[in-house]
Amino acid sequence: MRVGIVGASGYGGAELVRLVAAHPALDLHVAAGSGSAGERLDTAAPQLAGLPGADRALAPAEPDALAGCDLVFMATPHAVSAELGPVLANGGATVVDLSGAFRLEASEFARWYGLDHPAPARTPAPYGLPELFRTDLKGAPLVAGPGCYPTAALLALAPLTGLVDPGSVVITGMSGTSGAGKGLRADLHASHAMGNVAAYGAPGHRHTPEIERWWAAYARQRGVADAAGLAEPVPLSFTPHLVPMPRGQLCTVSATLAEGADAAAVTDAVGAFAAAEPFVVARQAWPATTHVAGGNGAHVHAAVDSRTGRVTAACALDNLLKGAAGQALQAANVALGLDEGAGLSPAGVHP
Ligand SMILES: NC(=O)C1=CN([C@@H]2O[C@H](COP(=O)(O)OP(=O)(O)OC[C@H]3O[C@@H](n4cnc5c(N)ncnc54)[C@H](OP(=O)(O)O)[C@@H]3O)[C@@H](O)[C@H]2O)C=CC1
Ligand SMILES: CC(=O)N[C@@H](CCC(=O)OP(=O)(O)O)C(=O)O
Repeated sequence: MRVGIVGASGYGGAELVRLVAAHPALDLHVAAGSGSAGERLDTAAPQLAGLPGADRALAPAEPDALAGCDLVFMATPHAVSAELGPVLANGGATVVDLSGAFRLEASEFARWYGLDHPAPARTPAPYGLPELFRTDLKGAPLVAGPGCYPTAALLALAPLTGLVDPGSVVITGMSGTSGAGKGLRADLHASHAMGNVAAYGAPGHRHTPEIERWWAAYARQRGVADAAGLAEPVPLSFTPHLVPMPRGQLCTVSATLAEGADAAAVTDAVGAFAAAEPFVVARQAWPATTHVAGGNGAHVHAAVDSRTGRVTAACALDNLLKGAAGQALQAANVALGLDEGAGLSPAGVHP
């Protein structure tokens, strides 16, 4: 199957090049970029040097250059994905987008991203979190890759559906600096970011409505939305933090136990959820980013504080793999009817 990767010169796209090279059914057909178009792929992304085809020149990110691709990953800014994704899907390719372009209804997208959507009929696209929406992804022409924080938050929250009061949910997110992409920004400057931890973007980070929307959609799909208090998306608090490491992501969720729920129910739900999933591991200890870096795994754990009646749940993942490129490949495998785990491993690289 011929694959195009738009944004192959960026962090997420280069990870996709690496993953596709090890996939049994996929071949890299086109690697495209913008400012780096015309440059060698292994010059723009030297970590790829030595892979077959890494010496090719990056193509421009245009439909003509991507003609003939059966599957296209878009690891591009949301404004680019919103324009180009539908054109490629209309041309017959399966498109898996890593940006926020297709995760929300067009009206919500305009509100949170400040942009009128050029293809509102394509929104929201099937949400590429196989653990929650596997059935919706089968045969999907265009998949909305989840944000990295929503992936970790939703994998921690999903088993708690019906066991916690949704209005009490407080999420603390922590991301390594690669979560912001390869562009230079003042708060990513080494003199500021190293030896520093700081919150940013709260309240009102654009991953907030994404977590709210898809948690409620998951509860509806399981037929428990009314009982879980999720008939509609419920506003929750989300605060991201930038931490001084290149990759890795952790979300910690705190919420009040619902009436009738207890610690055993929480442990059982988290264990059962993870046991059914090839890339989710229920740990008996608090997850750590260092154990998931380099793999497509998500480590989860939850505990109840009987003193406060609150649950704390956490999920750690690699923002560039389970939070972006790995998850996109997992979703593509499902969309195309391939083995969901093809080309992916839950194991991380440590230390
Ligand atoms: N980093 C992360 O942890 C996560 C990122 N995402 C999302 O994935 C997408 C890619 O992120 P990431 O890899 O980090 O970003 P990077 O900034 O590292 O890379 C962006 C890529 O997009 C290309 N690009 C930029 N502008 C254009 C344009 N106008 N037309 C075509 N291509 C363009 C760049 O090409 P060039 O360099 O040649 O100019 C580059 O290859 C973003 O939407 C991001 O929000 C989602 C989940 C997690
Ligand atoms: C550290 C950092 O800046 N992280 C990014 C999240 C990256 C991501 O998942 O982006 P999209 O939703 O745009 O795809 C942020 O907070 O905006």
